[in-house]
Amino acid sequence: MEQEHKRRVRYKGTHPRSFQEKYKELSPDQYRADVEAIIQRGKTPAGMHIPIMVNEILDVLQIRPGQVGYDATLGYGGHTSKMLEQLGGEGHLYATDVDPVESEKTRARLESLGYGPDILTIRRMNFADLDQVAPGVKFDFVLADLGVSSMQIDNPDRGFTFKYDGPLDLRLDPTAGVTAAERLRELDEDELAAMLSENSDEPHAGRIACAVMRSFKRGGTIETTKQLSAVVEEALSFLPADERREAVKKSCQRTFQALRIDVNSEFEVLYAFLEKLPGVLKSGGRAAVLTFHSGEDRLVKKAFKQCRREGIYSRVAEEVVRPSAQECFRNPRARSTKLRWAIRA
Ligand SMILES: C[S@@+](CC[C@H](N)C(=O)[O-])C[C@H]1O[C@@H](n2cnc3c(N)ncnc32)[C@H](O)[C@@H]1O
Repeated sequence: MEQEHKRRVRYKGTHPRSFQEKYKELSPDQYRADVEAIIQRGKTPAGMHIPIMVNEILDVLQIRPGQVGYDATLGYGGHTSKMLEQLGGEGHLYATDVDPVESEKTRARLESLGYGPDILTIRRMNFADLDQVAPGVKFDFVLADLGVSSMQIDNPDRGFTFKYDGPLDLRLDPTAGVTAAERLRELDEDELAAMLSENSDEPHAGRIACAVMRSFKRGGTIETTKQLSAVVEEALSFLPADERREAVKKSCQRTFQALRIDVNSEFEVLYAFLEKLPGVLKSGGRAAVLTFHSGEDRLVKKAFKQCRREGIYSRVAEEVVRPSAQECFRNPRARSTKLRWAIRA
């Protein structure tokens, strides 16, 4: 029987358009030089995450061989592998992530680098349960690099970005909880407006909430990232044309962020993490937290300062530490990062 001729998937050479077409970036081990060239151009290759403020974090944590640590947010394992290097083969590192898809890939990658269960324990857990990660063990150092990884943001199937069309999901763990699309259908107008303003300080929260409800009343659906960004655009149609484009982009960023915070209960889990943190640190143990928006930073700052006043921490960051201009140039995703640290009394 004659074989049906299948055309090859069209691939735009140096400018692949969709995430799936970026097969070189998605196989960095095979295409090392191409991936390096993308990083040099200040971009994050698809399927990868560039760790932020590595040197500043290592300065704070002062990791020594033989110590026991905890990386609350494994992600691509960039910080994890740097911390493992500091351990020099002695001691142990625990790491958690809620994302089943990416953490399995990271486990395999780190194992291929020689970091097996003898030195690294990876658990699929929420960092809100940090007291259950290694019961009975107290840590010399703890790192939390909050938020989402580049792999999660860039994959349109996860629905974290309005730049590409995809399902409006936004769950860090796509096997649990409700999607952002379901959440939008559950909320009434006032609740949605309050959520946008509390989670992201969205200045047009009321108008966006009103436009979402209007769209539902007209029988419209908001199931995809592009459908939601179209509604945000409609809500801001009152703005003068020359201001609109930038304003829509910013409001979309804040709206997606607010929804992500909501569906993943990000403030609640961060609060639980900060409350339990002193209880899992050894005396003299060090903690570092990277945040990416003012809501997160406010919580960390308040918790660290209060524990300092109560004598639970002997020292905390008086001022927030920011990435260098050089790092922000090399990796624009570092721009909004703030680092805070604390040392257990
Ligand atoms: C910014 S990335 C971490 C990147 C990582 N430091 C690296 O160098 O590759 C944040 C990661 O934390 C995970 N995460 C976010 N909230 C979490 C939570 N409450 N518990 C566990 N993991 C969480 C996300 O799934 C994501 O993989």
